[in-house]
Amino acid sequence: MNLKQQQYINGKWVDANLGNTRDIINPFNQEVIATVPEGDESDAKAAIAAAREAFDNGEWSTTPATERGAIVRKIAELIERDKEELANLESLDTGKTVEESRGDMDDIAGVFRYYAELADKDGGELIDPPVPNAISKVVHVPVGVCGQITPWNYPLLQASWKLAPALATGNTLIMKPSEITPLTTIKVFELMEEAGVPGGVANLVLGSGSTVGAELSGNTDVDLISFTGGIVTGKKIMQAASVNVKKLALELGGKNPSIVFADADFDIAVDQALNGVFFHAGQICSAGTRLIVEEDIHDEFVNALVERVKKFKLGSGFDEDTQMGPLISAEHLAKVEKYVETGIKEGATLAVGGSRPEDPELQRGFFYLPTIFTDCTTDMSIVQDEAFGPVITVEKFRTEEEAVKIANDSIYGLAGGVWTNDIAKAERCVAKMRMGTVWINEFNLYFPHAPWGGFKQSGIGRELGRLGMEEYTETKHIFQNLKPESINWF
Ligand SMILES: NC(=O)c1ccc[n+]([C@@H]2O[C@H](COP(=O)([O-])OP(=O)(O)OC[C@H]3O[C@@H](n4cnc5c(N)ncnc54)[C@H](O)[C@@H]3O)[C@@H](O)[C@H]2O)c1
Ligand SMILES: C[N+](C)(C)CC=O
Repeated sequence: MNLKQQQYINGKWVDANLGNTRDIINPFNQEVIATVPEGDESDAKAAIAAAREAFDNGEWSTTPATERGAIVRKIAELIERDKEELANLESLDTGKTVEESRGDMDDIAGVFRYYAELADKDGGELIDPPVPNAISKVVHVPVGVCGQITPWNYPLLQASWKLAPALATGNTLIMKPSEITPLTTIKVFELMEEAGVPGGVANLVLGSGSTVGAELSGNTDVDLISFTGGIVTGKKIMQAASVNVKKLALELGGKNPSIVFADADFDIAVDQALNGVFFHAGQICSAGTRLIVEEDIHDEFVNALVERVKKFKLGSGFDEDTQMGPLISAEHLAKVEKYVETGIKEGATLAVGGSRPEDPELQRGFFYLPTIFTDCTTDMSIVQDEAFGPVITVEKFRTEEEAVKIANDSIYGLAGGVWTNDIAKAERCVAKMRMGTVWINEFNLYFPHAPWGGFKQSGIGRELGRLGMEEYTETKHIFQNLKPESINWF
């Protein structure tokens, strides 16, 4: 299988301006699954010009919100129609199990539906002004031309969190997916065309971050940049975006603590701790990679984790019994291997894993064994740095205060969890935990209605929920004097 794909600029499917291409690799066996255009700054500039023209001519931004909502709803329907094809493509491209990709597609359709429903619900607000004979109203208008940059771990899901609210609110956009996982995003642009998104409104440019991504971030015709990815890239984008003081939304990494109290439901906490980290081989921004376990149950808890981990089935995302697929690339595998070496050097105890699997069937894929480190302390770099792989660090605590202190000791603040049957204790912890999402007796659950984003260096702004829509609007106050008179000051 080698799919031929194109970019979508100004309503046309096009190759890269310079004719360059990139092979897309299946991380399970390193086979080439597609060849896509490798755009550069010139492709990005063409797409920005198209989006600028489409915004400035006002046709899309002045289309009644109900009509825009109907188009966004149609996109949801088309995703549901083509769910199986999209799920297969996502699994080929990322290595995740098809079951997981099917779940992603349901979530993605749900996001388009959610923003379709919200599209025409904002009629503005009338203010009672402190002066007579006047009308004062507040309206929300589209920001303009939006640059959108997404990562490889949840390619289409992260794209949907940006595309749906941007379209619903009347913006025009240029999307740049991760250069290594563009396939489902390309397919969704076909569906957006089929749903009736006008040419020039939504543009797709393929290529690397240092060329296409940098152009989107630094180009003064782009009014907003919405980025999901790593912290180092996020800082570069923030700097580049300052050129014209773009509106900025950053969804960055996490090093997410999960506090397990001795009074938690033991079996559920073990099960969810495993799911919180090893789902998608730990390549999740909100993975619960920092387990903080109460001393009384620590040893028993770790033993239970280790026994379960030994039975994990690694394999192709297309095999029904596979529980964990490969990592995304050779480069990422090397990064995870280095991280584990660091953990050993820092004195953490390797309880299980810590190497590539020996199974001959897995040698062509970028597999890494699920790994658990114990005897970890907060000052270790493996406890502070994002591994973005199947690795848990376990720390011990004695008191509630100590648990919260350990949980907050991070530059990140994306998500965290508390496991206990004492609800008052859970609430006390949650009140002090500095993260954008905190789960009680749950981990890694998200849905379109609730905002998602980070405290501290996990990001700026929010996606999903009403706040995720507001990111794509500017607030305008309109004041009308119904009885103008001279002031006679000068
Ligand atoms: N907070 C969230 O919701 C969330 C969700 C998913 C992933 N993430 C984070 O994403 C990271 C993993 O994804 P990744 O490895 O693809 O991240 P990355 O930062 O390497 O790349 C993300 C995107 O940025 C582009 N890019 C790279 N350099 C750029 C530059 N100089 N200018 C503009 N764009 C540039 C890439 O091409 C890619 O499209 C992890 O840190 C993870 O935590 C966060
Ligand atoms: C935001 N989420 C959890 C869908 C993917 C993070 O990598």
